[in-house]
Amino acid sequence: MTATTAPFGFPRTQQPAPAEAANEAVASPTASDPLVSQISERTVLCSLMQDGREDLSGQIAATLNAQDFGEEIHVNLFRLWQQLGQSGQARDLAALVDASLTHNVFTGGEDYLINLATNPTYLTASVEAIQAAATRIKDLSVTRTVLASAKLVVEKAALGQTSVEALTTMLEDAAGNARTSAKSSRTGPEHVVGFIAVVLEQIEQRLEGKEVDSGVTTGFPSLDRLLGGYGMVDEDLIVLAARPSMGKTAMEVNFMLAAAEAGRAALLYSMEMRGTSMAKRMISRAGRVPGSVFNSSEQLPDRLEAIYEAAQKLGNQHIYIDESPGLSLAEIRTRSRLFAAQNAGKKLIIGVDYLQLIAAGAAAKPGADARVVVGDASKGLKQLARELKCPVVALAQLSRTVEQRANKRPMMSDLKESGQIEQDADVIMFLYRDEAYNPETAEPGITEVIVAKQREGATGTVKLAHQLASSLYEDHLQ
Ligand SMILES: Nc1ncnc2c1ncn2[C@@H]1O[C@H](COP(=O)(O)OP(=O)(O)OP(=O)(O)O)[C@@H](O)[C@H]1O
Repeated sequence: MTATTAPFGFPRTQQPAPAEAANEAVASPTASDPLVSQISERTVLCSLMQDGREDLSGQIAATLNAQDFGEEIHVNLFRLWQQLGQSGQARDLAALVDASLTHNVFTGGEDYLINLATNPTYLTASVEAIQAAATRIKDLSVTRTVLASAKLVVEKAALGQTSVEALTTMLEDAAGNARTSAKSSRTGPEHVVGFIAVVLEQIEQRLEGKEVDSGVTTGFPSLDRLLGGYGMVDEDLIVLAARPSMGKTAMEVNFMLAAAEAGRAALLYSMEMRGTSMAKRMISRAGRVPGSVFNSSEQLPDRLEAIYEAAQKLGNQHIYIDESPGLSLAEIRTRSRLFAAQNAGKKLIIGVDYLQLIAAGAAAKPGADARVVVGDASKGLKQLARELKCPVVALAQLSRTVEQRANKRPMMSDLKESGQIEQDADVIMFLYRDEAYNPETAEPGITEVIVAKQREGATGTVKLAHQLASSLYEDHLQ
């Protein structure tokens, strides 16, 4: 099979599109390959083209990647389906036919796609059958990889020139790789044109004035602008660091509520504060009600309407709080994966209050160095953001060194004790309130959000007006 590269598309064959309907055996080199299940691949792809199967498609997207398909047409089709989703477009039959023509991607031709989408055998497959088909595709994909790795080891061993140590390492790596890829949609090397196609698609969407769904607002237009216009970007680890009582938790609440308001499912790990305290902060923010009201029988009657209204609004949104203290990184990852599966088809945001507490959980183990564990935590959260394709906003405490300077605005070097955070985070923001140090400040009621690192953008400072008693921040007209 000779492969060429289509403009802005995918490697494709020069073969004509198969004339047969999708329920016939398509004449292809893989038709008789025991490590490729045509039926499973078609069953899954057919289900992805149907309306109302968003939950199922979310599950499939979380476990399969394009390279898991054994048939080249299906590799291209699945990749196109993913890319339409990433650029926020519909991905039904018409959209797939249209996109494969526009981008000159070989997906078997219009007839093949129509037959695939409307074939009764695949169309009537139960949810269980589709899930079983996805599992079969994954199993066969991993088996092919294991086979290829084993062949390589056999070839090397047969030459008698590779050390036993190197051979056993290769075997161990292959086994580890098989174990991890069996459980997730982690991809192997993919041709750059696939990624370029997504970028170009997003550019086209933007030029057409459509929102690109790869980030979510912080709730503050000025901060969104500084963050490149996207707000909190999917797959980014955003670290929000400050000295105690500066407003980190309050800001996290603002970010979570803005994302939930924008339709995301928000999960906040509140390891420091109980769930009820966090819920009060959220009601405070949503209803502009000072926290002190909750404990005042005199003030409550006047504010009841606002509290109930806020409670109802929040209750209708997808906001979840995990109040377990001292979670380990592994627990956070497992719980987050489960949350993603339960909210399949929805975009997510994950908040962690706060980073050093993950370390504390794990550091309690004998022999664990706190700095190393904080580093592991930030690395692990970055991987989680990538895996779940959502922003992860982690709070971090800054040490006292900040206060030994005349200018107490935090700087990157204040994260030095946890140098790994500096490396892993895509965005690092510091909070600073001048009033916390200078009672005579010229800017009372103002919080500076200092963006000290942005992997794909500029650094700078945005000033927000705050009412901390209500966990409320608002854009400040400067
Ligand atoms: N009900 C309230 N009334 C008045 N002020 C409040 C109320 N709740 C919180 N604050 C103030 O808001 C500020 C920010 O608190 P927040 O918990 O968000 O800070 P933080 O940076 O997360 O602190 P820490 O690191 O100690 O958890 C604090 O100065 C706190 O005193």
